[in-house]
Amino acid sequence: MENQTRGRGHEYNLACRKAEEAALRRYQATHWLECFVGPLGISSQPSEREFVSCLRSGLVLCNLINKVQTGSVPKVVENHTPSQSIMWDSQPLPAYQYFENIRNFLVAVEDLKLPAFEASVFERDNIEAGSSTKVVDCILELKAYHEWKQMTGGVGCYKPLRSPLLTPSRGRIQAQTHVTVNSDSRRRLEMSASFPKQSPSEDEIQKLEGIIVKALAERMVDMKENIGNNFFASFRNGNTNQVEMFSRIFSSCFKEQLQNKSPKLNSDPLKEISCSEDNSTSIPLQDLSNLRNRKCCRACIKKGKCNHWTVVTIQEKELSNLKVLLSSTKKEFENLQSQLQSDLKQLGDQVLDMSNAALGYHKVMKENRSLHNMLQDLKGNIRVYCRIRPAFNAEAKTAIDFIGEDGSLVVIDPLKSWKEGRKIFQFNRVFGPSAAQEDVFRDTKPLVRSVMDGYNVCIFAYGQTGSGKTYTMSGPGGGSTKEFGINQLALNDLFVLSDERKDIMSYKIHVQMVEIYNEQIHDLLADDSLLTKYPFTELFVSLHQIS
Ligand SMILES: Nc1ncnc2c1ncn2[C@@H]1O[C@H](COP(=O)(O)OP(=O)(O)OP(=O)(O)O)[C@@H](O)[C@H]1O
Repeated sequence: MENQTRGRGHEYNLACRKAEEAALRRYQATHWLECFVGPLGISSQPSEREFVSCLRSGLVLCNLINKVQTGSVPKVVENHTPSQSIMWDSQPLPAYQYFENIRNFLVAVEDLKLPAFEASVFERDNIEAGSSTKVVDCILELKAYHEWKQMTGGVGCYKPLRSPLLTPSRGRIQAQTHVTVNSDSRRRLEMSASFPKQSPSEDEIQKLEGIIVKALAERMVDMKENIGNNFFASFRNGNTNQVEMFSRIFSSCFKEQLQNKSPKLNSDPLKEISCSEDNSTSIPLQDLSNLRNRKCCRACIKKGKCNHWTVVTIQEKELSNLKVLLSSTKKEFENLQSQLQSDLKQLGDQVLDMSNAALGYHKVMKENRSLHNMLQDLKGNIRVYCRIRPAFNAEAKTAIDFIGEDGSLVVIDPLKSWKEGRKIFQFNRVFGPSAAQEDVFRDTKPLVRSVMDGYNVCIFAYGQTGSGKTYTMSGPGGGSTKEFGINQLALNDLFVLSDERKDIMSYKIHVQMVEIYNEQIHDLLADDSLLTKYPFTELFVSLHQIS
């Protein structure tokens, strides 16, 4: 008996607290509505009935949401009944009116992703204790949304104040099961403010707890789509302990909340990888870095359920090994670089030495050449050589008496006396009948070489017909290389010299061969016979003009 009394007292206190809280929220909503939309025509502390009735037409709500979010309800059905809220009991509105406005309002609320309520709240028969709670919640939620919008300018994502546990899912508004509280309890709730506080009995407390838990559980069962069929059936049959069921529902709700927060948790490929030993070393570094950032993996590591930490440790070890390898390679590279630099420096020094040596060599060569040309000058710029052709058979007696080494030549006229017929000539050198072509060229060779140092040299043969000028200069026609004349030998020598000096000098050698006969000059190397006669250029020009 005593227990029963204590239980009732507890139930009573709980109901009082709830009723007080609900009233306070309702006053808040009323106050904000009057400030924001305009006078509602009700008291500042309205009863539930009064509050619901003034919103029944949906006009206030539609105006409210249009003010919060412009254009949310484009077409508001106007109420032509005066003082509708006050006349609520006496003159019920046509159903279509509140239905249209309320429905549009609820759709707009849904669009804003704010917690909504049941349209049936505004039906006359449903005005009972707790009916306005969700309407009040919705209005206060709109208030919070409006404040958030003003603060942020609507940028970002608004999070509703109400717990998701109490938020009905979209599309389930019409199908929501109503909370059924028996009339006895309801009466107590309504009268809570005026009753003096008594200590309720144990039974009363237990009974009230049972009612509240059952009501909450029913509400949650209706809200949760993911609760197993067996569990649901057993609840309906009354086989399940209510408290146990309550805790199970709560844990289920929390699970769903977690899943909502990280929807990819179940389908995360990392989760599959993490729990497999075989894949322990196959996770790429990039994934591991991502893995560190994932809450699920951190939790996993803490629990020691997966081998992520081992993988991370292995990878870190490998990374440190790679770092060591990199630093040693770097050092090696630096050593090679410095070695290469020293080699290059050495090579540069060698090149410098060589270029200095080459410069010295050229200097010496230049000196040699100048000395050579000086010697040629000293020998004389004009030199006269005499070559004696071998006597033919027809020539019985030779006229040569003596050939001196110093270039003297004694000639005898056999028809005169020895004294009168004797004549002495002086040359630079005299070549006897036995002198070869090479012997004759040996003396002229140094002069020809002076050409390569920029000196002008002229060698010409002079003598009577048949004395051997052509033989000496050009050699016998069709002769061997041994019988080459001075022209060929000189040209050969020039080419050899040009080749020797190709690194320091580039020579261009041109040859022209002309014949002067009967005071006429002929080009012996010209292809065109018309161009052989001197003056070559004039003839060429005239020919060119004719053509
Ligand atoms: N040193 C020599 N040894 C052998 N034969 C020679 C020598 N000099 C000239 N002869 C010969 O004497 C002949 C006449 O020589 P070559 O034609 O050279 O004389 P030339 O002075 O050029 O005559 P020309 O002024 O008429 O042209 C040629 O048959 C030539 O082979």
